[in-house]
Formats: sequence, structure tokens, C-alpha cells
Amino acid sequence: MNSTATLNLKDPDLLRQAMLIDGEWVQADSGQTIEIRNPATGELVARVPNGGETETRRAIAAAERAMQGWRKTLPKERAKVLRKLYELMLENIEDLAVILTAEQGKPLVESRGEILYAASFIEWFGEEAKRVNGDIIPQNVDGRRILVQKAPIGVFAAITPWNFPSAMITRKAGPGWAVGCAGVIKPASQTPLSALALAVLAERAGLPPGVCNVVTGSARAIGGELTANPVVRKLSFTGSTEVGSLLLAQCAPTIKKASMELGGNAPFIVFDDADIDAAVKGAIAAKYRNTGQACVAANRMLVQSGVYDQFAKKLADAAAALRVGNGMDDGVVLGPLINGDAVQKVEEHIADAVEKGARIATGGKRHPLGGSYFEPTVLTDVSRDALIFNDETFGPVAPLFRFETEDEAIAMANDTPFGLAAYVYARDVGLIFRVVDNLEFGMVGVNEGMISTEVAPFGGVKSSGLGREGSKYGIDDYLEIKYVALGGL
Ligand SMILES: NC(=O)C1=CN([C@@H]2O[C@H](COP(=O)(O)OP(=O)(O)OC[C@H]3O[C@@H](n4cnc5c(N)ncnc54)[C@H](OP(=O)(O)O)[C@@H]3O)[C@@H](O)[C@H]2O)C=CC1
Ligand SMILES: O=C(O)CCCC(=O)O
Repeated sequence: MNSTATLNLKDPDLLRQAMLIDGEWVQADSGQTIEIRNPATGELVARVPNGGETETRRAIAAAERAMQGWRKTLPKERAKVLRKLYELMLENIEDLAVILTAEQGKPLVESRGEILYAASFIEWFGEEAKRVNGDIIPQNVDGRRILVQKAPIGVFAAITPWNFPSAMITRKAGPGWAVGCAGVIKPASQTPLSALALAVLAERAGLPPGVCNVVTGSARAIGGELTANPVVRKLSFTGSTEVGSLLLAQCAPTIKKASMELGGNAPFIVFDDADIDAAVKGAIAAKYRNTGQACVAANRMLVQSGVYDQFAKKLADAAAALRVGNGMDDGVVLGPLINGDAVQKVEEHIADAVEKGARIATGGKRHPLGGSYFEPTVLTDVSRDALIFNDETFGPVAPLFRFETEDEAIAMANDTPFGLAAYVYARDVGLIFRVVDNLEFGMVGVNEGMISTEVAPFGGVKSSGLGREGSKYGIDDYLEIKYVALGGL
């Protein structure tokens, strides 16, 4: 099928409009497609197959077959293939970034950053492939040794969101491929092109047919099969808590291992003794990266009363200076929101906060560029019963809440069912440790607004999910432990 896009790619072959199943690039059985539109312009970028249950079943069967050979390869051979994939991602970074910006809207500079981040998981887990060690436990009876071996869990499924269309795939598939699993990837319907481009490179890197399958189309049909099919032994999902909890329930009858990286409601706490300029810089990164569309995005700025006014003024000035526009244009740092629904949610949160007494320090409305562009916004004096305190906005709005004491800050921060990321700005080391110990979150940035890296365990507690991705911990979910009692010695 010819491309409908006018993307200026060095390698146009990376823009695929077909699914990869068992090493074949195919269309949906029905012949139907879904349109991929650029959120910055509304232009049609491409059409991908509208696949469903039967295509997913074939992809799972292909992964099961392919895994038989792949799991037997030496770890260093798998590491070599992943290293090659990492290198190919870097060689093709410009094209991958253009594809990502075209379907997702984030500025090119952020897309390049995401490709580097995505590639880092492939590099990291390729290296970890060689370090999947077992244990020998001292005998409990004479003449026996207890061995602990680790084996690939089986076919994995990865269901990924539109906000990080490349990195969320490699953070899941990287460890799976590294330990010898094969998988089926279902990218978000708004952003399948990055997944398909990655699959092209995975083939070129030498991943055998069937080890990497990508099925695009109906979430319900594909997700239904991925969760019901007993061959799939592991599901890794990133997305909304609502869908995550549904998928967990769907996994229950076949007792699948599941990792869930779900919603957040991150507090960003600024204490009186903090370096305010550093806190503002951190807040800009933690709040406005990807136009606020990240599960680790700062959602509630909790500011101690002694520095409240100063922080509010500096943050509003810095936010107002962020250039909004088409992510393809030089100098743009804030792209459009993903779609009209996202804009509506942002508007609802602002209207509700204002109705409950908040003041708009900057922004507060749709950007003059139109479409799904929104002004970077800072709200002050926001009430704790505002919607925005309880629900992640997923947009470029920083609401400021005032607190007096350390205990009050901790209580406010923890007053949410979510527990993904939290941020703390302070200088007093004693206070920092006390606060970190008391925060019910899986990740805490202390004097850091950007905490994501392949070497650290990413994940949350409470309604933010299950399991950890990245780092040495991220490989465990793709492994089963087998204990062998070796007697007769
Ligand atoms: N934790 C995070 O990183 C993310 C959180 N969110 C939060 O969720 C809100 C809604 O975003 P949204 O994109 O709708 O997130 P979803 O949770 O709906 O989508 C995430 C992924 O799940 C898939 N999916 C959706 N429904 C099902 C289903 N019934 N069975 C199987 N897969 C399914 C989607 O496919 P498809 O695209 O085809 O619908 C997509 O691939 C955001 O505003 C934000 O608050 C969103 C994205 C990421
Ligand atoms: O927001 C998300 O859903 C993905 C996490 C982004 C990150 O790894 O920083």
C-alpha cells in the first residue's frame, strides 16, 4: 500500500503500513485499516491494518513456535542481536524521531530523546542477557544440593500507550527478547508507526521471524485474545488504571504474570529551604515534558508557604516562555495534546479549579494556534477538593497548593490512591530522608525533575501498578524460577 504521508525520511521503508506476524508483513483479514493522523495538523500520515482476534491468535502461535529456537540461543548471541538493534536505532534516529513526532506530536527534540531512551533499554537488557544467573543453596540433607535455575517465562504480550510510542515497547520487549522469550506487541491505535518502524529494525538486526510480532487494530479484540490465550504467559501493560484493572481481571482465568504501569498523580513538593531556581527548572521538566502527558508528570505542586509566592511567580514566568507549536518546527518545546478529548479534560480541570477559588497565573485556555494546542498553565491557590488534586490531568497545567509543615506535605502527597512518582525539593538532609521514607510512591526524585533511566527500576505502588521495568529488576518478570533438588550425591 502506498504511503499517504509526506514525511521526509532518509529511509522511507521505515514507515510501514502493515502488521508483522510470523516474519510476514500483512494486512488485516478484513482488509480494513485505521487512519493515523498528525495531532499537530490533523493530516493523514498513514493507514495501518485494523487487525483483531484471529490475527492475534496467529501472532501468538508464531511467537510460541519462534521461541523454541530463540530460547536455546546462547545469551551472548541474543545480546549481539540486541546490540545490533540498538545500533540501528541510533543510526536511524532522525527518521524514527520524525515518525514519532508525526504520529504523537511531541517536539522533535523530545522524540530524539525518546528514541535514545528506547534504545537504551535494548542496550541494557542485551547486556543483562548474560547475567541471568541462578543459585546453589547449601543442602538441607546430606547428599543433596538445591539448584535454582531461571527460564524464560514464555510468550509475552505488550500493550502500550500513545504517550511514549517507542520507549514503552522497548522497556517491555527488551527484557523479554533478552531472556529468550518471543512476544506480541499491540501499540496504541494513535501511534502504531513507531512500533512498526522498530519491528523493521528488529528484523534487520536479526531477530528471527516470529520473535517480534506487532498487531495493530481493535484494542478490545486484540487485548481479549492476548489475555485469554493460555499460550501467553506474561502481559505487560502501560496505560490507564481503568484499562489495566480490566486486563488484570481478564488475565486471571489463565493465571498470567502481569506487570501494570498505570496512572499517577505525582506530588512535586517544594520546601522553604529549597533552591528555588533549581525547583522551577525541575518543575518545568517534570510538568511540561510531552505537554504534561506522562504518568510521572508532576500533577500537584505542593509548596511551603515561605516560598510559595516566589516559586509561583518564577514558575509562571518560565511556563509562559515555553514555545508552543508544531513539533516539527525548530525551537518548539510544547507540542499539541494528543486529541480533542485530552483538551477537554484539561479545560474541565481548570474550570473546576477556578470555580473552587483558584487563580490563573499564566495560560488557562486553548492556544491561538487552534487544534489541540493548549497554553502552558499555572494555577495558584488551588483548593484540595478540586478535581485536579485527585485526578491526573495529562496536560500542561501546574496547580499550586500551599502547605505549612512537613507532616502536612506528606499527608497531602499521600492523599491519593496512586503511588507512581513523587518529587521533593529541599536542602535539609534529615528532612529529605524523613519525607522520602514516608512517601507512598514507587519512585522519588529528590532535587531532580527527570528520573527516568534504563538503569533504575520504574514502577509504582497502590493503583499505579504492579512490577518494575528497566534496571536489573526489570528482567525478573520475564523469568520463571525452577528449583531442582539434586540428590544422590
Ligand atoms: N500510565 C500511562 O503512562 C498512561 C496513562 N494514560 C491515562 O489514561 C488516560 C486515557 O488514555 P488512553 O489512551 O485512553 O489509555 P488506555 O489505557 O485506554 O490505552 C493504553 C493502551 O491500552 C489499549 N487498550 C484500551 N482499551 C483496551 C482494552 N479494552 N483491551 C486491551 N487494550 C486496551 C489501548 O489501545 P487503543 O489505543 O487501540 O485504544 C492502548 O494500546 C489518559 O488521559 C491518561 O490519564 C494514558 C496513557 C498512558
Ligand atoms: O508516562 C508514561 O506512561 C511512560 C513513562 C515515561 C517515562 O518512562 O518517563
